Amino acid sequence: MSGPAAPRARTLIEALPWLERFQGRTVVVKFGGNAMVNEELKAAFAQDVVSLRYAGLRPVVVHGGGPQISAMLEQLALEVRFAAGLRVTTPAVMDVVRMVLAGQVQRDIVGLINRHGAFAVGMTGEDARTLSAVRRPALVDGAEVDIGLVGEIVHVDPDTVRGLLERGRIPVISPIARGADDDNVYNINADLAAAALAEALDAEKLVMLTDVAGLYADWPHSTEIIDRLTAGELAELLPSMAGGMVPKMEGCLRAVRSGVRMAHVLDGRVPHALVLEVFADEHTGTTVVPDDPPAEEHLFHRTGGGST
Ligand SMILES: Nc1ncnc2c1ncn2[C@@H]1O[C@H](COP(=O)(O)OP(=O)(O)O)[C@@H](O)[C@H]1O
Ligand SMILES: CC(=O)N[C@@H](CCC(=O)OP(=O)(O)O)C(=O)O
Repeated sequence: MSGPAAPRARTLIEALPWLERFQGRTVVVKFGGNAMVNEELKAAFAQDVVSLRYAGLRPVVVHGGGPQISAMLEQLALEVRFAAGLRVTTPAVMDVVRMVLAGQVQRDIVGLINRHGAFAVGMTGEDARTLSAVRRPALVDGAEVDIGLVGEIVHVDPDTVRGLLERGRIPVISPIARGADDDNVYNINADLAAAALAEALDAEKLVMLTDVAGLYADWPHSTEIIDRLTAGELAELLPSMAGGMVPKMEGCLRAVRSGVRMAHVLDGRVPHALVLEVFADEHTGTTVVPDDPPAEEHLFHRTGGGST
């Protein structure tokens, strides 16, 4: 190919195998609070999600908002405390979590997506009992520590989300659950909520957008990224991980072990990281695959494009 339009044509043609492969498939995208660093990035993310929808995929957005919750707690002079990467959630903190996630962060994302058409519908895991959870203590140095209203998802009812997808909508889901056996409302880590939804929706892909370039092999000493690993390799590494990467990689592992074909951790600070991941030959960040990926997956491994 030559001439001034050649690079653009090549980009479009390169996307063809991916467009074919992903038609009608569900992709769960976790948009981390740390990746929402400015308005331009948030707007680019919304454009990407709408592009996936127009290309025939079924995107589902699960959003975080940890830094936004912490900022509001500080404004209200309430304590910001984490144990093993999970927020210590008193009833007063839970009110703020619900207010910030469902009333602020989710509304922002819905608004940005709907600039492009009547697509986004916001909901929390409480709606139609989509997510049900039980109280989850944190494990600190091998001991269980009570961290209040933090939940572990024990049941996902994907019916409402499926209904929205069938009508061409883009669900935008806040990581809040109803108690499975009480009337509490639980705070759920957004990575784990995204993984549970990906599993229940039988998603093709789980994509986590965060504020680092992927999983660093020797964090925080080096910035060398692990570009690809199998579920078994990840399970071996998990006990040595720390901080926000723990729920993220736990979520990726859970997803690929329960039928999701690939999970990715990408740098959400790169504009349009999402479309670049789904439609391009070049993958960035970290990709987790099942131990025994289906045969056709090899066609799309890094060399990509389905033509190799
Ligand atoms: N091995 C690792 N590789 C990359 N980041 C790591 C690693 N271990 C811990 N982290 C931390 O995890 C953070 C990402 O998780 P988190 O702050 O929860 O983001 P998000 O809001 O996107 O969920 C990184 O900014 C980094 O500080
Ligand atoms: C239990 C727990 O820790 N919940 C998280 C929910 C938001 C979240 O996970 O947001 P990020 O993805 O931006 O970190 C919290 O309260 O911060």
